[in-house]
Amino acid sequence: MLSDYACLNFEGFYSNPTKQEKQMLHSSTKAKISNNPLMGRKTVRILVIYTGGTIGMKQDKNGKGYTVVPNYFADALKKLPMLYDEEYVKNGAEEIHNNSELDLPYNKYPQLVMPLSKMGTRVFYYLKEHDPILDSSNMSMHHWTLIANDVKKHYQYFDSFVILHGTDTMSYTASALSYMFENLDKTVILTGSQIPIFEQRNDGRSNFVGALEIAGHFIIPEVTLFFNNKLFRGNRTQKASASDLDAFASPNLPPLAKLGTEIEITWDAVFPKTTIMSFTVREEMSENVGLLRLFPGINAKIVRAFLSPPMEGIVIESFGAGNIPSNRPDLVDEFRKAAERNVLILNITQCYKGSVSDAYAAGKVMYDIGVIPGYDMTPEAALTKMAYVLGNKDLTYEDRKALLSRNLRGEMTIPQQQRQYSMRDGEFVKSVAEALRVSSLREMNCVRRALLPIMLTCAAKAGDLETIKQLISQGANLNEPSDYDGKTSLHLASAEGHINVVTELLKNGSSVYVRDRRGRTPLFDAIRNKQYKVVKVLLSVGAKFDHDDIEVTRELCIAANENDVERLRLWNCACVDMNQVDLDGRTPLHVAVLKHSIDAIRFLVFDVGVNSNKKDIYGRTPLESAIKLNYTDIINMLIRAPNTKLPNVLNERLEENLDNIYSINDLNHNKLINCKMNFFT
Ligand SMILES: NC(=O)C[C@H](N)C(=O)O
Repeated sequence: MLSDYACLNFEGFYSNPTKQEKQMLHSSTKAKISNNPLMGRKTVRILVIYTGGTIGMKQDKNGKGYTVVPNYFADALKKLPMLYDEEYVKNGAEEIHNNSELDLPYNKYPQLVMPLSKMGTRVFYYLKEHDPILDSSNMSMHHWTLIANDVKKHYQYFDSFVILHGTDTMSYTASALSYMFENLDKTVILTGSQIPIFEQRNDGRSNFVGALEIAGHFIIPEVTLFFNNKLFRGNRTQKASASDLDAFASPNLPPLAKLGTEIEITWDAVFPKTTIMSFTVREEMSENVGLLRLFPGINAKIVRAFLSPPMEGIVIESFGAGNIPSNRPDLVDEFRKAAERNVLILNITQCYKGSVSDAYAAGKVMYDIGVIPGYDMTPEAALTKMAYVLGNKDLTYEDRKALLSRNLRGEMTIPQQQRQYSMRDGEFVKSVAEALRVSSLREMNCVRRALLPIMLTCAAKAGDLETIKQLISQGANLNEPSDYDGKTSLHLASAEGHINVVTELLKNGSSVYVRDRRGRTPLFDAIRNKQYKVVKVLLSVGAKFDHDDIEVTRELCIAANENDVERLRLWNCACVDMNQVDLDGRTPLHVAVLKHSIDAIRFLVFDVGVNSNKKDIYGRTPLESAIKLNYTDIINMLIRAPNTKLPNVLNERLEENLDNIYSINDLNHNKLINCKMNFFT
């Protein structure tokens, strides 16, 4: 069977699908694919970081209970058909992404491939197993750093990330990672299970498959946690049951997505990226933090001991809406003294649900001494936020307090920030709503959802910054494709070169990874339309191409064909591999030679330094094609290229011209270069 790419024709459809693929593609036309920003992808690459946990555990033979077992998980997964398409791999698909010519960090990880999805996507996942794998109860902050660095190291090579983790401390890790990942713009999902995946009855399979399915089809640029068919914001979760399969809860925020017969994503609830800075990891976390759960009659001496050095920051779990016993001056005094020593204190409620407020005098006393309200944060989110804020040694005490008070990653709801949608939505939406006799907020939201994406793309195309700003303030989902081609507002503004609109969109959460129906990103459209400034901005926020993107290869060959150096230069700036080959094994240099595109050849050979010795599927290098076509100007150019190997036919002609005085092997290098240079002049 040909490779996956060889099966694709230029419209991006399978020209020679297998019977199974035909069936799947047929059903995919019926499947609900709206709101699917990765929908143009035929293949998606996910890194699975396996840290341990019950999901991969086995019963210990000596009766010690479930234990982690290293180095068997990947092979064992290959026996599960919902997680591994053996048939597809047998037919040679495994080579697709294993580009051994390139030294990619994931080449050595086991590669697995899922069956074709309902939406027509092939998910390839690579399993990176931690050494050692752990029961999550044995994890520490150091392990959060290891996971964070794994994502950082592989960020540019993968579309999304799934982290397999024990459930016991999964909410801590998810919360910590949510802060450590700054300017995250890819999907990161933690999952695990209550019963090992290889037991007959288990929850591991549906959790793992569900996480891969979401990560393979949607860009939800947050650290999330997937369990029992629900996708939660990670820093809102708590492990709620030691034995139920519905083990996690998110008491103060409904799930971001639910998996039923359809995948239902609440896009309005997804926390958008709000800067144009590119992804970074802040790995330092302070260990000098603690959680203090108040109880009636708590001893002030014990509190003093708890607050003494090296303690740098604590989270108080107070009563009800944030109350402490205000009739206990000894206790309040301990908190005051600690605050005066610059110990940071966050106040959250010990209630399962709800938020702290200053409604009661018993709570107000806390804020008077400098305690920071943590509103509806979970203990896990509050503690890890404290560790994160204290880990940044460049910050002052005041900076830290300011950071703790802000909603950084959607971890808390600040009362005045609660968004109220009202009938005061934009004039156009309002008049449509009136014409339709909309009478409820629910109906109003339906009208908004139908109209905003279309209005966004129109404004983006026209470069209408003011309208864009208004639509953003009305809660428009920037990553929702609105036209038939699946283009988002960022695609259109990029193609048109509206730099201000592009910047505004990026600042408000537009993803540079969204793909249109053909798999093209905004960067692709910007390069295609030679929008230099936009290309620069998109590159600066981390937009990149896969090394094996067939659409890019085609574009390179088209630019070479058209002798369009300007466009070739832009592709080169975007760090694409200028040696990649089309379906005939031809590099852009081959194409430029065949089309006699002199400027393109000069650029590729002397400015980029491409490999001029690659052979196409007919076994010809660019130089051999030039000789065949008798393009002497090109031959002259190519033989000057520092790395060009002379083909035998040229060596023979060269020898003849040297009057057989020297044999080629005897010539010193300079003489050979001189001869080469003068040969066809
Ligand atoms: N279900 C689980 O994964 C529990 C296990 N003890 C862990 O956290 O690693």
